[in-house]
Amino acid sequence: METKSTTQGRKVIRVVARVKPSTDPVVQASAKSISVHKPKGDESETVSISFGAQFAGSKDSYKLDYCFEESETTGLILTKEIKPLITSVFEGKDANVIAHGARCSGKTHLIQGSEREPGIAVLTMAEMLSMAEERGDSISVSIYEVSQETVYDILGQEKRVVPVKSLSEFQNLYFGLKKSQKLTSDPPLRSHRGVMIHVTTGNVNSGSFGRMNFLDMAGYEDSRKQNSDLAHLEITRINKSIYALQNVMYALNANETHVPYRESKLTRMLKDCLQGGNRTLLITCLPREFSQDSFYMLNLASRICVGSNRVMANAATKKNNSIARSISSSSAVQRRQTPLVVSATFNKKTLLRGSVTERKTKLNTVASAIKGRKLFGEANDSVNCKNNPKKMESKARVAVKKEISTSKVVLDVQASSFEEVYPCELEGVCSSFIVTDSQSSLIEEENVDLAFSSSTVAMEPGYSTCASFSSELIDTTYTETPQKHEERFSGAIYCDDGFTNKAQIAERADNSSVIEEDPTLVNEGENLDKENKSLLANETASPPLSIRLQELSNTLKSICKTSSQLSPPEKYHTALTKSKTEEVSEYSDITVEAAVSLDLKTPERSMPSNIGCSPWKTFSAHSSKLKNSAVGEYLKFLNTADKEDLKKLKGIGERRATYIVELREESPEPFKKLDDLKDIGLSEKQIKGLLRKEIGEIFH
Ligand SMILES: Nc1ncnc2c1ncn2[C@@H]1O[C@H](COP(=O)(O)OP(=O)(O)OP(=O)(O)O)[C@@H](O)[C@H]1O
Repeated sequence: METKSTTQGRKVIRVVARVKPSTDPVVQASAKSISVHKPKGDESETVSISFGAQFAGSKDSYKLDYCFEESETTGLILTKEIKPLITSVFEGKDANVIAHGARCSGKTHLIQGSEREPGIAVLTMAEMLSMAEERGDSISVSIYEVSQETVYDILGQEKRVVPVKSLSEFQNLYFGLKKSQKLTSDPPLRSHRGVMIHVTTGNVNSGSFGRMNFLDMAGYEDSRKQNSDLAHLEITRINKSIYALQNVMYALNANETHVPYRESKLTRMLKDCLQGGNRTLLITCLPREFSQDSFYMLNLASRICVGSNRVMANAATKKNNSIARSISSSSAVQRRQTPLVVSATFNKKTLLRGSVTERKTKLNTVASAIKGRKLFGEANDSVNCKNNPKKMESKARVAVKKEISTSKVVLDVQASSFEEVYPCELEGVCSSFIVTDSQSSLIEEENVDLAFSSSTVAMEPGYSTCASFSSELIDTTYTETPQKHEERFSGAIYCDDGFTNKAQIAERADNSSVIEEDPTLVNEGENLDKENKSLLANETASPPLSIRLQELSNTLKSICKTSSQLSPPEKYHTALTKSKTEEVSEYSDITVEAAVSLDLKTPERSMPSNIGCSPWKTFSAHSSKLKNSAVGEYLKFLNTADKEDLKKLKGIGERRATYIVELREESPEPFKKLDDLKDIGLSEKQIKGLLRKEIGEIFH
């Protein structure tokens, strides 16, 4: 079966390199010059790129789908790589050609070129114009720029998509920008520049058909460089958006269930073009005189490329094993999705040791979107796996022991590449567990080993871990230290924040339009953190409650009163009802404790039909109904209250209230279940805490 990361046998993201020639003949012969190995010449399915010099964390060589060397012309790139994309655009699909690389690596030269030496966007336009003419279709163009998390429509608000009838018309628009686009009111910041060619069936007004998007990304530069001419903040923001797009491409190629489009304005804006099987050509521009910055870009490109190989390799495994599971089980994102339950019976390879009590310890493996996706981190996992499986095992064990003190489960995890079984032991007693967010933050702090342990723990019943482990082992030689990894990704690690894609057009001094602007975006992770912290720390604060919740409290109080006069009948004193009894006492302490701690699933709102046969059952049914109602009311409040009222809720500050209101503009009822609160940056634990406080407050 075809995987999501391929369309008609072709990869969704194809990753190639383009070598920029050196003007200095000495450099070409120097140790830092790169060399390309094409096992089957131009027909090679993959090529290896290596360089004489060693860089921090470098391997001997990096695999890409292809590499265009200096001798290969831009025309060849058009024929070999872009023409198939043009065909798909005329079939109604979108396609992307993205050039990334270090600063001055030749991205603009490749995409835009010069009037004398046109780049691939211009050559493609010529091709598309002639195809459109033959078919009676129309071509129009829009040009955008993303600078410091702000999207500008360069052609202006009036004419964002401009019809183009001839190549010279296009060139006038495209190259004319150089003179007009520099914005007098803004500092000359670096930006990502994109040209979107729209194909329209019939005349221009009949709607866009397919789009070809050329993106010339701002150059990557290590933010720790001392001698940079750019401000640190500017570099960090640029790098953050570069990582964000790379993360998206990685997730698409690795066929992950969650693609982090929300990590930056750029990725949010390009979501439509990138998703749904639309094809992308990622071109890594490499100057022949190699640098550390180029190495990072090549490394990431290679990981995106290898990511898709992993998926395909896994697809074969899946076929053999008839396990229809995605490789992304190992991804942090998937780990965070649902509380995954490991039961004692799910798999022969999974054993349960120790006594199992009626009480199920619930721990939750949620890893936040902020820190969940770590390209380097995965590489580090691999290093640990291959180099020292035993060490990996023990680290996994120690890590989990540290965090989970109340459960004892032994998982036998089979790593097919090792052909060994590595048990991961957790202390305590439980028949199932779900690891919560608090654990996941510890996991993140502990870096890769702990992240690995969580992925081990978070297996779903029936999962074969062979696939995820072996997949991680393909790339094994990455040696960047965890600390470095953190530094490097400090810009990339980012909150999946619930921002909307709503375009806000604002005028700019030079008549270009600001499509989206949020200068505070770079701080939003911090702001959310602040909100999170105040939510966790501000135990005593008591913002006003919604009236509806107050009404509910009265009903709940009256029921509690009644229940205190009842004692559960003798026949219920079984192991099972013992825990129920515990729950009753919990209810009478902080009545809502149980209501919100049992399960994060929004409970069914219907009343059990067979209530009334005993006071105990009646009480349980009423409690459950109240719990449902309280949760329902809370969600209703989130779906309807205005921003000021929303801010009165605990844990909802200015920023989250804004997100909520924005989400409601996208969908009238965005909060249908408690899990939906994750869209505003809340973790599972925070959601529980939030409800517990809000509803518990009514008893004060
Ligand atoms: N294939 C090539 N052949 C000859 N010269 C090239 C080639 N690629 C780039 N150059 C030259 O190298 C210089 C830098 O190229 P370019 O401006 O395209 O880099 P860039 O990666 O877009 O830079 P930035 O990171 O600043 O956006 C330019 O002077 C350009 O003419």
